[in-house]
This record gives sequence, C-alpha cells and structure tokens, in this order.
Amino acid sequence: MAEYNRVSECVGLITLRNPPVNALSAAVRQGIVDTVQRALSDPNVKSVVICGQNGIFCGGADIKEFGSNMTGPPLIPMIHAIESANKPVVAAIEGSALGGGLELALGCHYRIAHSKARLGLPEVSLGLLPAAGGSQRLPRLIGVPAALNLITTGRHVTAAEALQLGIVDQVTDHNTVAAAVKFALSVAGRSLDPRRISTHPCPQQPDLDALFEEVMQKVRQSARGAIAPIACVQAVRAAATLPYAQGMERERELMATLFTSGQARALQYCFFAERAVGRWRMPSGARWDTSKPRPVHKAAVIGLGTMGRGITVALAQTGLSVIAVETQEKQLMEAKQAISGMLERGAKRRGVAPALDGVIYSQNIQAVADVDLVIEAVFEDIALKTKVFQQLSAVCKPGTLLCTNTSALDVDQLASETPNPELVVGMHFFAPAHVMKLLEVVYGPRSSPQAVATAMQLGKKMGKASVAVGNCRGFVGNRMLKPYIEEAFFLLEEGATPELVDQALEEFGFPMGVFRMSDLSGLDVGWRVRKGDGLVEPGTASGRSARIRQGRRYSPLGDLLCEEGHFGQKTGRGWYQYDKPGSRVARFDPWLHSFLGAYRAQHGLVARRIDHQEVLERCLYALINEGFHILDDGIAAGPEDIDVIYVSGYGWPRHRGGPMFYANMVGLAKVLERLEHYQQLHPEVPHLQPSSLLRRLVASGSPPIHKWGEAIKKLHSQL
Ligand SMILES: CC/C=C/CC(=O)SCCNC(=O)CCNC(=O)[C@H](O)C(C)(C)COP(=O)(O)OP(=O)(O)OC[C@H]1O[C@@H](n2cnc3c(N)ncnc32)[C@H](O)[C@@H]1OP(=O)(O)O
Repeated sequence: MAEYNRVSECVGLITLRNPPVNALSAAVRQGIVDTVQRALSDPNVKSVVICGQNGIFCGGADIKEFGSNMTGPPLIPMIHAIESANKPVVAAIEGSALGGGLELALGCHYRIAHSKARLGLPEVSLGLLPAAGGSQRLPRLIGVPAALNLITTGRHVTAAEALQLGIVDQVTDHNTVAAAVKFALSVAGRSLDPRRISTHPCPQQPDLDALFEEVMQKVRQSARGAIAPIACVQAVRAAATLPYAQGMERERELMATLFTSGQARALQYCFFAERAVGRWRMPSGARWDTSKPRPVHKAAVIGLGTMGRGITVALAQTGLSVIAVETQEKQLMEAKQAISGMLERGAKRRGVAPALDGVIYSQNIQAVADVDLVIEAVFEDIALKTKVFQQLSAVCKPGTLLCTNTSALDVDQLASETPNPELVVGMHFFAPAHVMKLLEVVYGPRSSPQAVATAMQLGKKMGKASVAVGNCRGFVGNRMLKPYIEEAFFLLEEGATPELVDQALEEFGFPMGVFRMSDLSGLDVGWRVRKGDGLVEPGTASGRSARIRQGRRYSPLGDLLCEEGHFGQKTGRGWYQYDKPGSRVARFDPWLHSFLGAYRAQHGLVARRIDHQEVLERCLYALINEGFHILDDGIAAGPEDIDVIYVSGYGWPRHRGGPMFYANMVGLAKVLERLEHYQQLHPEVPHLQPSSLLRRLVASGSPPIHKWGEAIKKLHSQL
C-alpha cells in the first residue's frame, strides 16, 4: 500500500498505492510508517519524496473506514514522525491532495505541485474538521484569514493559488515526481528547523477577536444549523491563540464531538450517495455499466425562454457546439444577448475564454438536421411539445436523441408521438439551468438504455448531479413536493401563519420556507397546474364541503390569492408583501393575516396553536411518505436517488442527508407512528396514509438505509 524505492542513488521514494484516490486506509498508513522508517534508517538516503500512484497524491482519509472501528497507525503521530525527520521530506503533489492528504503534505518539509493539481481541506463538507494537525498547521503556514477561508468552506484551490498562498513551494508543468526528486537532492543537508510548520508561530493578525467574531457570524448564518463549520472556526482560533500542543488538544476535542455526530454521518452518506446515483439502473435491468452512451459532439436547444437559455449556456460551457433555435426573431435576438452575457460572466468567474463561438443561433428548426442530441425547452404545453417533437422527428438525422425539458408533462406520451420512442428521454433541468446542480433524467418504458446513458453522461459533463428516474406525474422531486406544500396550506387553515411555517422549516435548515419559496417561484405556477387538474372552482362556497375536491381535502388558499393578483415577488404581494414588484425582502403582510382570519371564519375553522414540531412532522413526513411510494413504485431505484434530488435541487439541508436518510435517522417506526397519528386526525388527506412500503419495512425490523434496496427486493418478491 506504500511502495519504497531508492532513486537517484540517495532519494527514498515512497509511493502511495491505493486506487482510485490513494486514500489513507489502515494499510496505507502502515505502509507510510514502515517506509518512512526505512528511508530514515538507510544511511545512503539523504532525502525522501512522497508521491501517489496514477497521477493522484492522496484523496485523504479513507471515508469508508469512518463507520467502523478504526485500526492501524493513527494519522497524527505518523505526520509528526515525518515532520520531525532529520532528512528533508518532499511531497510530490499530482491530481489531488485533499483532507488527510494535504495534512500529510503539510507534515512534509517541502511541497512541489503539478500545475493541474488541486489542494484543499474539505473535511467540513463531511461534517468534520482537519484534525490531523491541518487546523493547526495551515494557519501557521498561510495566516489566519486565508486558513479560515479554506477550512470553513472546504474549497479546493488550484496549484497556482496554492503557490500564491504559500501552501506549496514550487509548481511544475512537467513530471512532478522528477521535479520533487531534483528538489529533494538540492535541499539535502539543509537545516530543517524553519521547515517544520508546527514550530512556527501563527502570523500576527491585528484585531484577532474582531476577525473571529465576524467570521463566526458569517459561518453561523450560512451553516443553517451545520455544526462542523463552527467547530472549524473554533479550531483555527485555537491555532491563533494557543501553543501548538494545546491547539492540537483543542482540535482533538472538537473532532471527537463531530466524528460521531449524526451530521457527519449524513454528510458522508451524501458523499457516497452522489457517486452511487451515477451507477443507475432501470426496472428493465438495464444498467450504467452495460449501457454505452452515444458520443455527443453537437447538440441543439429548441425554445430560448429562461430554461432554454440556461440549458444553452450549460451545454456551451462543456465545449459542445450548440444550435440554439427560437422561431420569433425578436426573442431570438434577446436570447442571443442574454446567453452571450451569461457565457461572458461565467467565463470571467472561471478565468477562461467565453464559448461565444460555440453557439449558432437560428430561427429555423431545419438547422438541427445534423445534431446528435436535441433538448426541447418550449413552453409547458403538451400540444406544442408534441408538434415540436413531430417536426424534430422529420428533420433530425436518424438516431438523434430527442430530450424534453419538462417538469410536469408525460414523457411517454411525447415519446409515443415520435417514430422512435426509444430515442426519447426527459431532461428535467432546474432554473437557472446553468447554475442549478440537479438534473432528473426521466426514462419511460420505451426509452433505450443507450438514450438514458447518453443523457446521464451529458448531465455529468455539465457538472450536474444527474439522477435517472422513472416517468410519473412530477417525477421524483415535484411529486414529493406536492404533499409537502398541501400540508403547509392545511396548517394555515388550522391556525398557522406563513411566518411560523417558514421559520420552522428554515430552522430545520431549508434556505427558504415553503411560503417564501412559493413567493419566489410564483404562486401562479401551481394555480395553472391546479386549474388544469380541474381543482380550481370560482365562487364563495363555504364550509367543509367547499374544501373537499375530487374526494379529498383541498385548500383553495393559493387560488384565492391568485384571484387577487397576488403572485408572489413578481407582483410585490404573495404570502408576504414586498416593497415593490421584483423586490426580494419578504415582510409581514397585515392584509394576508386578516384574509386568513376571514377565510377561517367563512369556513367555520377555529384557529388553534400550532408548534414547530407539528409543522415539521406534517410537512416533512408527508413528503417522506411520498418518497416511500416512489421507491415502492420503482420510480427511483434507491433512497440515494431521492436524497440526491432533494439535497441538490430542493434545498434539503445537506447535513440532514436528504429526506429518506432523515427518516432512517428519526427511525422508521417513529415516522410511521406520527403518520398514523395525523392520518387519524385528518382521514380525508390521503397523503398522510402511511405507504405500504414504510409499513413493511417497519414490520421487517426497520433495516438501516443501506439495506433498504435488499429489503425492497425481498418484499417485492414476496408480493
Ligand atoms: C480520521 C479522520 C480524518 C479525516 C480527514 C480526511 O481526510 S476526511 C477525507 C477528506 N477527503 C475528501 O473529502 C476527498 C473526497 N474525494 C473527492 O473529493 C474526490 O473523490 C476526488 C479525490 C477529488 C476524486 O474525484 P473524482 O471525480 O476523480 O472521483 P470520484 O469522486 O468519483 O471518486 C472515485 C472513487 O473513489 C472514492 N473515494 C474518493 N475519495 C475517497 C476517500 N477519501 N475515501 C474513500 N473513498 C474515496 C469514491 O467514493 C469513488 O468510489 P466509487 O466506488 O467509484 O464510487
């Protein structure tokens, strides 16, 4: 797991070998301890180089080991042994040096990085802090403000930035190991005292208290209840104010709390879940590893409204050539200007040239004749989309993949309008499409595995968390959102306020509560859908019967606001009021509160006191319950798919792992018991009726989440 060689006669070369990322497993740590010892005791060796095999230095501690009893040599003494060595040790950093990997490099006396390498201490994103001395050495090396930034955000820096910050001593475009060996030869025999970072004082910082106060405030605000960022600030503060040994003790104490926390488990689950969704499978048995994607060199986007523009930008930024089609000349010109602006701003942020030439604009659908893949993003209207699909089928070369960007329409129905339904998939982007991380790739019963593989690969290229899901109303994300929103409406009828509901959800960790979110996205969106479903009834009917529609409880509150022209931020009025249309600061709306009072009176509803717990249980358990239905129906292949969708597209707090992970943490029996409780109180609300899968999982002993897949398979085979 760590190989030892003597090179250039007097350099001991230690190579970490643990594919794919040379994580510091017990065996690797043991290998490092042994090989360092060997190099230091060999009188022919004057200096040492540590590198990683296959172009990657080290991806950090082995995250898979965290859940089990950790064995093997611990990291801290291993790194101390390197730092206190009497021969220079040089880290040759290619690929990544992350977490424990960078901490190992900080224990070395010198660091040489390849220009394409990335370095960072991302422990915070796993609910941890850099507790192998990273929180104590980095501030000593680069100063408190820069170390705080890196450690609290977990961001990866390029080799160029690492050089500028002083993390690395040299950057090379050539063979890093060769450069490190040459460097190691050149420094052999030099005094190592100034190179031992742990012996440095932290660089002086004026007004340290004010700095930590400011950073702590910022971190608390953005952490939304996550504890690791706060512990990171406390650990860096220890580095800035205490001698090294005491700082290390503080680092250890803080890590002890984090290491066993539910948040760390949730965040580490998210890390693996995001990778697991790439290994998609369909109910037909088709899978990621047996389905070859088609190459996509040229793509087209049809319809350049908000979604089409964002999709065009996302595609162009991957280096694809894109034909952007909009039939109306004025809209085409406006879109061209907007897309160019987005590409320019994005390129400036990333320090690259804008891909302006990658986009060709056309008013004519014939222009897409030779593309490999089309994403249709016209208005959400099945008749219009059908017409576009029929035109595309006639125009495109054989084999072109036809994708529809829809959030609600039936992908199967569209597919059935084309001669080649196997080439049709849904690509549900989230606005703004060039920014939002989530992409639902929606397959129907006739979508070919190759079409799914191609859309999934394209999503990955665009940097999206791409999740393959089956076709159903609302797919996964919006289908689960429906009962969540409906519960929030019912809570208002029963006595809650938008402020109370939003506060409960925001304290839970959502960036916005359901009502602030609804004001942002526009109340008219849901109104249009409910109208289409025949649920909206004009008139002033009152009483319970007016709130039962299509045989189930219905709240017309959202419809009534829309009838008043209150569409949310864009009209300046919604569940809150705003200074002017388009303004974002939500304020208490006295009108809304008297409207709610009048509504309750009209319907004979008596407001009662509702607490945060009830808000969370009713909104979140209703959403989770729908997640179980989705698993049972085979629309999502596993709980990870649902959780990645919610964390990357719906603001579910990452440190709570996603709705299904949260249910697992709360306990399935408890979720079931609370659903049964609320269902008894509200028998006319079908979404509170516990899913049969939830019941069956509880009956089978509530297996842990990583065993649900197996349990579901077994339960299905028993049906
Ligand atoms: C004692 C406590 C000490 C804690 C200190 C720490 O070091 S905590 C760990 C800190 N390190 C990280 O957070 C890095 C995590 N890894 C990454 O960011 C990326 O994997 C990468 C290193 C930048 C490589 O990215 P790339 O896109 O090339 O590959 P994948 O992300 O798909 O990963 C490939 C497979 O490797 C697995 N993996 C990656 N890192 C680790 C790790 N540190 N431990 C265990 N396994 C790791 C990853 O899960 C992938 O596995 P698959 O089975 O192929 O899905």
